[in-house]
Amino acid sequence: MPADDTAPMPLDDPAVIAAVERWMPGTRWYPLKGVEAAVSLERTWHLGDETAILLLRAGELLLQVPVAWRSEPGAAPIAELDGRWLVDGCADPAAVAALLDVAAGGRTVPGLTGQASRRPADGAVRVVSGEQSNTSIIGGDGTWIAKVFRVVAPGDNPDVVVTGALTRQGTASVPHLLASLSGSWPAGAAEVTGHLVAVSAFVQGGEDAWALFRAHALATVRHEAQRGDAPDARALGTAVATVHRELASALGTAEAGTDDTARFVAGLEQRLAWARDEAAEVLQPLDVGLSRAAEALRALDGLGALQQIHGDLHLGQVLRDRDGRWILLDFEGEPLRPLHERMVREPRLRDVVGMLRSFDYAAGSALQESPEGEPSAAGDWVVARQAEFLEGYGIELGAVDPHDPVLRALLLDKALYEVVYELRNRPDWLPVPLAAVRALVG
Ligand SMILES: Nc1ncnc2c1ncn2[C@@H]1O[C@H](COP(=O)(O)OP(=O)(O)O)[C@@H](O)[C@H]1O
Ligand SMILES: O=P(O)(O)O[C@H]1O[C@H](CO)[C@@H](O[C@H]2O[C@H](CO)[C@@H](O)[C@H](O)[C@H]2O)[C@H](O)[C@H]1O
Repeated sequence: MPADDTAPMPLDDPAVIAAVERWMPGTRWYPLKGVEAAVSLERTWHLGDETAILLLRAGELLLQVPVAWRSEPGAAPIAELDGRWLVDGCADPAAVAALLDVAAGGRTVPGLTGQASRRPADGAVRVVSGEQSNTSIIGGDGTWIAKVFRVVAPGDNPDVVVTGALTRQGTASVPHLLASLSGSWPAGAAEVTGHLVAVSAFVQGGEDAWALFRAHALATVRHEAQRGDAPDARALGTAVATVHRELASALGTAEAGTDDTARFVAGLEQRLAWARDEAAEVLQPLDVGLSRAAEALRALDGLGALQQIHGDLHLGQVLRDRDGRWILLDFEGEPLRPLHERMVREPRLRDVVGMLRSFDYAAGSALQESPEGEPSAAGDWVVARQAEFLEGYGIELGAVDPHDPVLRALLLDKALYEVVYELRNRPDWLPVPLAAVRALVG
């Protein structure tokens, strides 16, 4: 029988996959920039309305790409094929509505499962533009935000499970989870399941803590007289401690035993080795100091209580709401860490360190923008914000010793992670974490 010329090309046609493969490296979220990775189709979920979610294997990663056929290029075209537009489903209102229908149980798609307290409202959609490893879509006239996880893995995504637990607990400083979507795909002879999308309440009028603190750091290094008081790092410390308390009560705690300490130290050693390997070209000059740091890890002890933490806490994960309260976002953990490692109980200090590093980043990035600025003013600014943060944290959960060896080891661990993250994603930012590594091992 002759082929039907008028039938639209299926969304899992090799020409579609090839177009997506060409488009992905130019997106902010693509995690394999600069790496040669073969791309192949693992599974397609057809949602109807000429919309599908493609699950692509790229190197060792599984990537989620919602796509749709449209007659117009729309806000985010991928390619024009056979006179029609292949578009990024995240920026297409009908494709987003289809995703929400499935999440809320209003549309059944084999291999997809939704969970929702109610169907998030329809309306205009807007993709968040920013420094993101995933893609977030604001919709329902600014009432919800849907996060499409770009790197997908079998198992629970903490952004769904941890945010879900805090939502059930009624935690005030976290946006509540409204819905989620998970998918199943074949893995050898078995089927595995992983989360694809999380929909949360949108914090309207929220101000980004990164922007607030960085603006103040910039004004400080430039000695601007009108800079006013710094944002309230003390209250931020208290908010983080409160969320830690809520996480402990929702998901439990355990006193670290010798096995936990051994696992923790092994994790730090592995990460140190991983970073030295991944960022050899920039870390080699620090070989002696890094080897000394690796030795010192073996003496670590006294982890204290372990619990579920945020896992990737930094200023970009915090908003100040209209009432001036600090709200913590994104409990997904570090995007470069395997998913199964992200729901392991950890010392709370890991999150504390995330924030301490972030104040350093704010000042470092201010100096990058304003190289004529004064480095000592930047240094003083960081010390002051870190001290305020620790003080606020201590009010709620007890004093933190800035010289605690566990804290120092975690600071190095985070800075090394950042070196790899920046090399892969934003090489211009590399000097910021590299200076921290140098200071910590020097
Ligand atoms: N519930 C929310 N309310 C308001 N803005 C949000 C909310 N969740 C995320 N955002 C905005 O979207 C950005 C990215 O979200 P995030 O969950 O951190 O994604 P990623 O893991 O990809 O970095 C945040 O920095 C924030 O500006
Ligand atoms: O927000 P994500 O979960 O995607 O986290 C990743 O990207 C962050 C950058 O957007 C990165 O954070 C690093 O840069 C921040 C400034 O942009 C800085 O405040 C953080 O302290 C620094 O770690 C994060 O490490 C990465 O996992």
